[in-house]
Amino acid sequence: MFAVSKETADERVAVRTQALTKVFRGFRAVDSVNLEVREGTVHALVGPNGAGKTTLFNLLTGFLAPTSGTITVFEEDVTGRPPEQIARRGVARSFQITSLFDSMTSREHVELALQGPTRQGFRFWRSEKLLGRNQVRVDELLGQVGLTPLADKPVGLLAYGQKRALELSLALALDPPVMLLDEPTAGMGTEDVDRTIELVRRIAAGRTVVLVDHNMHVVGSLADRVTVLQQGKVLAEGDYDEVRNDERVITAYLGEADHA
Ligand SMILES: Nc1ncnc2c1ncn2[C@@H]1O[C@H](COP(=O)(O)OP(=O)(O)OP(=O)(O)O)[C@@H](O)[C@H]1O
Repeated sequence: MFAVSKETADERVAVRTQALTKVFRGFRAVDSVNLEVREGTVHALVGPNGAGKTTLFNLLTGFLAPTSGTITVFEEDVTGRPPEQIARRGVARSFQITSLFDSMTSREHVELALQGPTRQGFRFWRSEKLLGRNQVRVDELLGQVGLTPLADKPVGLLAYGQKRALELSLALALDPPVMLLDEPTAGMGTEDVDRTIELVRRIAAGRTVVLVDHNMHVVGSLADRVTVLQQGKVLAEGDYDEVRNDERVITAYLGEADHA
C-alpha cells in the first residue's frame, strides 16, 4: 500500500469546480464559480435568496448540466455526467420528503434504499444471508438517526423532523464519501434543529459534507469552511467567523433585509 502522510491526506480535494457557470436564458445563475471542498470537511454554501446555491447544488449532483466550466470528484472529471454516474463516484444528496411513501414504514424505506442499484444491483431474489446482513445495517441506520422506536410506523404518521431524519438515513444507506445536504433544517423548530445539528455531526464523521442552510446557527455549529455566494458569484470564503465579519457579506445580507 502507499504510505500517505496525514498532511497529504488532509490536502485531498473531494469536489472541485473550475469556472463553473449555468446560464438560464441569458441569466447567469451560477457565474464562474471556483470551489474547493476538502476531504473530510463540512463545507457550507450560504448566500441571500437567489444567490445560486440550489443551482450550484444541482450542478454538483448532475441534476443540471453546466453551461461551461468543470466539476471533478476526487480529481476525476464528472462534468456533464448524469446523476446516477455522479452518485456512483461517491456523491449522494439527501432525498426529498416528497419521495417518501406515506404507507410504507421507515424500515421498509431503508431496506429499499439498501437494495438500490449502486450497491449489489437490482435483484429478483435475495439470499437469506444477504437479508440478514441487511437487517443489521437497517437497524444501524435507523438507530443513527434516532428512528428505532418508530421503525415500523407508516411514514405518513411521522412528524416533519422525523421525516427529514429518515431522508438522511436513506442517503446514508449509500454510505457516500461525499454527502450533499440541501437545507436539512428547513422548516424545523429549535429542538429539531439542534437534534439535526447533532445528527449531521455524526454523519460528517469520516466523510465530506456540502451543506446549504439558511440558518446561521446551523452553519456556525457545523461548517469548517463557508463559501458565500451572491448573484451567482463567490463573494467571500473562509471559516465561519471570517465570513461573518466580512464587510461584503454583511452588506449583501443587509441588502437582502432592506429588500424584504
Ligand atoms: N430553471 C430555471 N430557469 C430560470 N431561472 C432559474 C432557474 N433556476 C433558478 N433560476 C434563477 O437563478 C437564480 C438562482 O436561483 P437558486 O435557486 O439557485 O438560488 P438560491 O441561492 O438557492 O436561492 P434560495 O436561497 O432562495 O433557495 C434565481 O434568480 C432563480 O430565479
